[in-house]
Amino acid sequence: MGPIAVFGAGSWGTTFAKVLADAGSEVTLWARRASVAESITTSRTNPDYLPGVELPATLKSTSDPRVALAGASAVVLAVPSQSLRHNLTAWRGLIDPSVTLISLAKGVELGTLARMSQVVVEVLGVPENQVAVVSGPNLAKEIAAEQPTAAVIACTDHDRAVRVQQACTTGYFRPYTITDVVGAELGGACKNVIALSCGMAGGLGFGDNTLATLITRGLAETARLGVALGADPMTFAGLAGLGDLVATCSSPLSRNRTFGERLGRGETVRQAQDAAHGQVAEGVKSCSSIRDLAMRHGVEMPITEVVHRVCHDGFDPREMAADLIGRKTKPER
Ligand SMILES: NC(=O)c1ccc[n+]([C@@H]2O[C@H](COP(=O)([O-])OP(=O)(O)OC[C@H]3O[C@@H](n4cnc5c(N)ncnc54)[C@H](O)[C@@H]3O)[C@@H](O)[C@H]2O)c1
Ligand SMILES: O=P(O)(O)OC[C@H](O)CO
Repeated sequence: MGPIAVFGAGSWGTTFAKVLADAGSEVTLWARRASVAESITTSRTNPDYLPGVELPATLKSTSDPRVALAGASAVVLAVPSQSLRHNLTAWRGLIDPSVTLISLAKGVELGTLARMSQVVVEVLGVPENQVAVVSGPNLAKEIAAEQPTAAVIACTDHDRAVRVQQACTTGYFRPYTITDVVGAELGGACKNVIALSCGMAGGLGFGDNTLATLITRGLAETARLGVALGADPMTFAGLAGLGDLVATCSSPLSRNRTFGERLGRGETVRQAQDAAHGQVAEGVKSCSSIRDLAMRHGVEMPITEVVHRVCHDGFDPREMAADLIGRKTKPER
């Protein structure tokens, strides 16, 4: 794979750019703010998002999309889900129609209920086999510290997935390939919502049984939605399903879990948002689009429903347990 442009210099965009550069790829990282690009170029740091992490000397950075895209054979999209369409529309005329598009975002678009790869296909007019998705238990700060982890590269074109895999394999980052893009994207989007519920449970003082119950039943409702949308159920037992769910629901590094914890401790959505300092907790918006997607397909997602009500309808997290536990009893499957 030739030069790679990474769009979005937040926690994950910067970290994934480092992974690609460490794997030997030629990488240019586009930052929205010129000061961030300047800092990466001159001091090899991104103090706003990855304080204390030294970035590779080979990593270039710019705030000019044309410079980032010059000669690029692949474009990595690392902006928040709800702004992807807007950003892509602005960059559309600049992106070579033959490049590989690599989506890092974990969300479902509000209103259209589109997955991120569907937004890419729609806005850029490229075939779906040109879009790859990276997902898995990938907390940016741990990977930036070169702690070992695995991920999946999902693309309906297996050979393209292998090329992306080769471009990002390092001594600390081990990507596997799969062809189930639907499953990879839904696993990544839904686990943010389940992590909010786990955070709320933690904030309310509940322990590990509650955590494990939410993780397991969260996986069940995610898989139910996935199967309804054509995903391979086995994807949810893999890195983009269980792997990401466990990491996000358990880690204090997760923005979604932390956000939920604040709500569980009694903070308002506004207070939790202010405390996030502009860092995106995707589940706060995706809980609504995923709930709508589930309703459209007649799929029951009770945890997602409750998270939506807490985040958007003023429902008190203290009522969450009674609401979920008090539902009509039924078989596990
Ligand atoms: N941080 C992680 O550990 C991690 C891991 C895997 C996947 N992800 C996913 O990657 C995506 C990006 O997450 P992140 O952690 O880098 O987020 P972040 O909040 O750290 O950074 C977001 C980046 O996008 C930019 N941005 C924000 N709004 C924008 C807009 N309207 N237009 C253009 N740029 C905008 C910000 O300036 C910033 O550079 C999310 O979908 C997230 O779920 C994150
Ligand atoms: O910090 P979060 O909650 O956005 O989660 C980060 C990653 O998606 C974990 O894989």
